[in-house]
Amino acid sequence: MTQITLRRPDDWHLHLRDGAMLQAVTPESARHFGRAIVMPNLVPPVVTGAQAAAYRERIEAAIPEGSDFTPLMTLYLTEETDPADVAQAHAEGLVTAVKLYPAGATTNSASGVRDFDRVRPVLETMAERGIPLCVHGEVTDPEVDIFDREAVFIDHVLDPIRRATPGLRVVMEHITTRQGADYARAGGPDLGATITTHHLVINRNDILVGGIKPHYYCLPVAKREEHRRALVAAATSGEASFFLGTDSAPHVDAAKECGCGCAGCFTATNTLSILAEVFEAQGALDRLEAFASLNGPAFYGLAPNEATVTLEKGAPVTYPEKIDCADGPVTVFDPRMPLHWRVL
Ligand SMILES: NC(=O)N[C@@H](CC(=O)O)C(=O)O
Ligand SMILES: [Zn+2]
Ligand SMILES: [Zn+2]
Repeated sequence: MTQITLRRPDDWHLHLRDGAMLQAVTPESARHFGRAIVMPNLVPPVVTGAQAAAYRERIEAAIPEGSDFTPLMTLYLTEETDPADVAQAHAEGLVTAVKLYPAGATTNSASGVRDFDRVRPVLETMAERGIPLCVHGEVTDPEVDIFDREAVFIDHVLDPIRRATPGLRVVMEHITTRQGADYARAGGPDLGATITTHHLVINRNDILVGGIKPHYYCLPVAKREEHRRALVAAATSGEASFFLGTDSAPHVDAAKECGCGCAGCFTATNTLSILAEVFEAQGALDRLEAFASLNGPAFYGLAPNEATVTLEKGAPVTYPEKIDCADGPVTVFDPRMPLHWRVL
């Protein structure tokens, strides 16, 4: 096979940031993707419907002329979030989902949730109205090893929340473990999981062997090779539980290549070529469309995109090593393998 055509993919977990970074990275996603769930972890975070409306306007102004890329907005859940504001923002079509960050778990999560009982009324409203909760699934307990934080979160936080809130629709964002994939698979139609591009490619050795590689550091941190393989099996299975959320998370190089580097891999630019390579290696190119273009809309109750994209196999694809941002360069994720599938 030298060409494949799929429904235009969507990105169900994306960081577009704000200001100069928003201007720099929005065209990178708009080039290939139809829609994206835009993460609300700005400083300050996007907490209210009014803030989401203002942020959407700033994103729309950064979308290149002629592109029909559509940002789908999220609200950042805090212990002060008003259930009525969430319900109204969703009813107006302004907000697609609500994002739960355990306080301190990741980039810009300081305003996240400490006491999960305090967000119970919001979660109940969301369950009644079918508003999905997107979850960064890691505990922050300093006693828990960073490589175990996802698995512990599933048992100690996520499963109890789901049992206490029947009907709550949950997306486990950026799963990184076999336990995450198994739990998502067993969760039925109210549970989904996004898988990033980079977690299909790197394991923890890629971060640490032969010198520390800040551009492979993201959260949840990449795990052992057996977990990467479990993620590849899940993504390439075609199962409805799994869909693409790149978690493309740009930081300027100065913020990554330093004594306390930020977490996040920037993959918007070359994601589709990488995914085609990964799926082809599994003999699963025919299931790329399910993962990138069909399963996500089905979970969110949306139609797949009408438009298509075609990828063609040939000489290795070139892409920039860095993209320019007025705040400084941003390194594009290096999959450390030649990519042969070019998006036409
Ligand atoms: N994934 C990351 O490593 N970083 C994300 C935050 C997140 O998605 O947890 C970011 O905003 O930079
Ligand atoms: Zn996260
Ligand atoms: Zn993210």
